Amino acid sequence: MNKKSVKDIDVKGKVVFCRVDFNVPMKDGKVTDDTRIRAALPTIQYLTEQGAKVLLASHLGRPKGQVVEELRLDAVAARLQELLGKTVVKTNEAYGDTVKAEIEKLQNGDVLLLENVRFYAGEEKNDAELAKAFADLADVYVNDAFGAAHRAHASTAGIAQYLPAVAGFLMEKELEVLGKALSNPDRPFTAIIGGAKVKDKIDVIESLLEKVDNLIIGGGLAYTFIKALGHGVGKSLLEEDKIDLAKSFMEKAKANGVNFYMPVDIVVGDDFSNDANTQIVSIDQIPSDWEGLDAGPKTREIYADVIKNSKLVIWNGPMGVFELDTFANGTKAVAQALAEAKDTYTVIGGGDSAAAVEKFNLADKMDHISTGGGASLEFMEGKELPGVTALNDK
Ligand SMILES: Nc1ncnc2c1ncn2[C@@H]1O[C@H](COP(=O)(O)OP(=O)(O)O)[C@@H](O)[C@H]1O
Ligand SMILES: O=C(OP(=O)(O)O)[C@H](O)COP(=O)(O)O
Repeated sequence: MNKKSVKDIDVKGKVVFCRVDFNVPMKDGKVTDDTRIRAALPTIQYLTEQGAKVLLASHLGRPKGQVVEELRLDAVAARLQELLGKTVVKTNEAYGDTVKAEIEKLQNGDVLLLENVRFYAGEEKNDAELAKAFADLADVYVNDAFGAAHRAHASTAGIAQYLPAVAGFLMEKELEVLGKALSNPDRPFTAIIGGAKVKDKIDVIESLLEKVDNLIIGGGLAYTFIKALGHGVGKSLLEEDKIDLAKSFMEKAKANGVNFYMPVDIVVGDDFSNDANTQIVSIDQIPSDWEGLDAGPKTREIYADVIKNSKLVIWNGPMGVFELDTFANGTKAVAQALAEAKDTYTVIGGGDSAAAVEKFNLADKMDHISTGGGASLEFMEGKELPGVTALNDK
């Protein structure tokens, strides 16, 4: 990597503003998967051992510039404190005089977690005033938030203009592993794209169609493609204005000689809950008042077979609503196939895909679990990551 890292600077006694991605899954006010917190520990521990005063900053969810009580970072601070085995001070703001007063009290090696940076409208606008206000708290900026590196926000990019700016260990490792896998991919190379962030992911498919041998579409994304084939999708997730694009992707796959896979059958539910009534239907038989929530058994078999015969697989986005056991089988089948594929290098991207692999106790069977979904996809697209570009060159 041509960017400076924490190892290249002296942080002893300095206040370090360290951007992390603690955008973790939560339920009933508790962190349900702490993968992203654990992934940031090497950098945090290194900084504390070096005698820095560590300010951690993160977003949680998409509060759109307003305070949303459920998106405060207190539960994250509590989990981090358990993992670090030391006190984590938590402030209710992310900059300003109250925060400065708390920083004054820190000793070398102490850790403080700032409030959700997306409570401020300036964060996502990469507002210079907010970036300066963050920079005003610290002497050095460390970006370890690979998962948010594709966002040009005040705490991921803007702040780097005002402070010495370096990468953390997680950022470095992610860029190294993903870069290596993609520079000269082993073939057959398969990409599996699912999840719910249709708008974010659909464009990535276009560039993957230039690189991969097999493309598998699943999860909430699939319904825009099912619609593009002319079928009804009932109450399933649908991005109306991407239907034509989905159609063009299927044509492009054919033209490029890419094997294109999408569900042939799905599990539909009459309710978004574990107690829903379910049916397995082919994709042209989705009842109008039901919702597609998982991949069906035939689809699972086809996907597992493609995985088995691949040398490199990147997987981003669950195949269904895996958080509900009733709709977890499609995601589980893909995770199991990846775990069993011994000669296949498996790269998992995305907070929810990583959480799914954890839930099925298969995390240690994967070669690399990226903490970034959108970020790893944009990296694989060859796009510049603003959170990386903003850092100081070596
Ligand atoms: N058919 C579906 N309908 C609605 N939501 C879905 C469907 N399939 C998957 N999801 C949801 O997608 C979410 C993950 O999407 P996304 O954020 O895009 O993935 P990742 O975090 O892995 O990048 C999960 O919460 C899952 O429940
Ligand atoms: O969870 C994240 O993205 P991901 O689900 O694509 O991995 C990152 O924290 C970025 O969040 P955002 O997509 O709200 O900017």
